[in-house]
Amino acid sequence: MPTSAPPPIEYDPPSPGRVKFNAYPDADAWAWSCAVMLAASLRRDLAERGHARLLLSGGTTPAPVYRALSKAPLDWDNIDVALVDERWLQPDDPDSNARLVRENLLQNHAKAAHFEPMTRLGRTLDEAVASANAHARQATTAAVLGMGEDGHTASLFPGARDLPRALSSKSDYVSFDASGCPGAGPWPLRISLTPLGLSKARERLLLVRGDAKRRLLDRALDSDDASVMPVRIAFTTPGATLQIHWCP
Ligand SMILES: O=C1O[C@H](COP(=O)(O)O)[C@@H](O)[C@H](O)[C@H]1O
Repeated sequence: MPTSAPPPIEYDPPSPGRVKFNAYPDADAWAWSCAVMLAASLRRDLAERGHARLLLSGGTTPAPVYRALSKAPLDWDNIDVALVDERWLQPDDPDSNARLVRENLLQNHAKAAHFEPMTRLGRTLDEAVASANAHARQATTAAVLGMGEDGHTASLFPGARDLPRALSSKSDYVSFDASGCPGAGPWPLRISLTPLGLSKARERLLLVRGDAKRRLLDRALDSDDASVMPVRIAFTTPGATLQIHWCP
């Protein structure tokens, strides 16, 4: 894989300060640049602590970044990979976020990483949440977030009854019932990272593609209500500056 990222196109977001916006001309430059940046963060934690931990989102956007990152020659034996959120599906279900991570990141060099799926045969939802919270006691190198077309991030959906509880939770992960939210598709039952869980990540990336999502992002940056635009937690939660990586 390349060792340095091409320079992103500069752009001033409407809400500067807690956000850095990086735009790339195409998906290849975007994927390789994100992979190079993630590899650098992992390498830094491996050097400083002998261990690194990566939190990954699912959905339709991040696979090219994960495939590029899988080729990074890192000490993957000492890297834990976990999920930002999961649909209440078995880990080998084709629609699970775990399957996406397995098929795209846990290949090539990254095959040696230690992966923590949230769901497991025979595990109840409460047990899965407890296990995610237990793992979350370890320091997190970077959290990779996505944004749905309804402004959700992780599995925090606008309009869901569970959203206020999740946004103010004192746990890193919660169960989340998104029944009635069209953006949750056929998987309303979820486990999600909370703002508290996100605040512990040393680095924070938001991967976004396409013009419609860029317009949505501008609306989220301008809005002041995380219950309408949950993606706002990505830059309003105390902690690391949000690095947004966008391409057409
Ligand atoms: O359901 C989910 O959606 C979001 C956004 O996905 P995308 O398909 O619009 O990229 C994703 O970040 C999250 O991990 C996933 O569970």
